Amino acid sequence: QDNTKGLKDYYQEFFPIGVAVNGRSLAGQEAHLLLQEFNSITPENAMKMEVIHPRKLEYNWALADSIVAFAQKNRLRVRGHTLLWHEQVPDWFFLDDQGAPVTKDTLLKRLKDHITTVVGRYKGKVYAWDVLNEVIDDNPKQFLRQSKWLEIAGEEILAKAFEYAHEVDPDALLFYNDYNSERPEKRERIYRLVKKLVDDGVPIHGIGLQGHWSIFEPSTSDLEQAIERYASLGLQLHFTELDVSVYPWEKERRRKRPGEIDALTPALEEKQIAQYEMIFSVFRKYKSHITSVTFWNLSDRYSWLDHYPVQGRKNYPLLFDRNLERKKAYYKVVDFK
Ligand SMILES: Oc1ccccc1CN[C@@H]1C=C[C@@H](O)[C@H](O)[C@H]1O
Repeated sequence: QDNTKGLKDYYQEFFPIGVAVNGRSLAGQEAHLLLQEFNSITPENAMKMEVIHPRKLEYNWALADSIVAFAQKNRLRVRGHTLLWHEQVPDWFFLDDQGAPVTKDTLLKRLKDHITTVVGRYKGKVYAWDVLNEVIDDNPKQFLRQSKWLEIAGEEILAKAFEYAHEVDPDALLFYNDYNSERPEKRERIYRLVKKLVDDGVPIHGIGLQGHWSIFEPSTSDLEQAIERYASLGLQLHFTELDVSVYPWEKERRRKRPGEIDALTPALEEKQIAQYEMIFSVFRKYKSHITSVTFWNLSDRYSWLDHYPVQGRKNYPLLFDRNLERKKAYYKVVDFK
């Protein structure tokens, strides 16, 4: 057992420090670093609908089971991700045996079966679930994202997802999860949705703020105002998918342009160090509202941002480099009075 203090030890008086995991994370060098630094994990993909329930009558438990078993063995918290999302959901959910769109009742029954089966299997092992992921539209003039879920079943499916999960595991903490949640225009729309769920008595316990940030955003004031606004709903806050991209946010996906520079220059790293220092200073300030902080991926060796939004452009968003060594930003995150 490595006796080096890790992020989880520096932050034990504040909140658990988590990381998104995939098959690679559970053995060898990556597992060693994970166990040294973190005390919470989120399956990056293993519990998404297209992975765990690829066909109507087929569940695929192997990877999710191995991740949960790893957590049990190492006494790590597990955040379940995610029960209703417009991405990484298989088409079969929305089609009847003749290939026509299903009715509202059929879709609600299928969602209930899915949630009951998945949440039921990990009852007592997964303490928190991202029940809804990203249902607020990207267009500031719209409210809810138009998806097949909403098209077929209407808004009530949102509350139902929470009710189905709560019915099968009343002890699980249930979250609404989204990104760009610090941008004032999106903050107010997330607030409006969550406030309605709370006012309607829906079993929701927290808000998941993904934290897919960059060296350009959020500002300190946007981050603090968002935390205060969401906390005013009386819910706990999880930062669920933290990374700090060294490039500005791009909405449209694209391929890397020939000759496009994707190096971590000293100038970019200095900006990233300052941003991580600000972020964790604010997190510590609001520790009474924040009950988990999870990074999305372990190290710069692999980040989902190497493929999104720009396919093939290397990113360097995390606290550990490609050799799994602590970056300068790490020391600014752990070195506080
Ligand atoms: O950054 C974004 C830009 C557009 C849409 C979604 C996102 C964030 N979407 C997240 C990122 C990676 C996935 O693995 C997570 O499940 C998802 O919650």
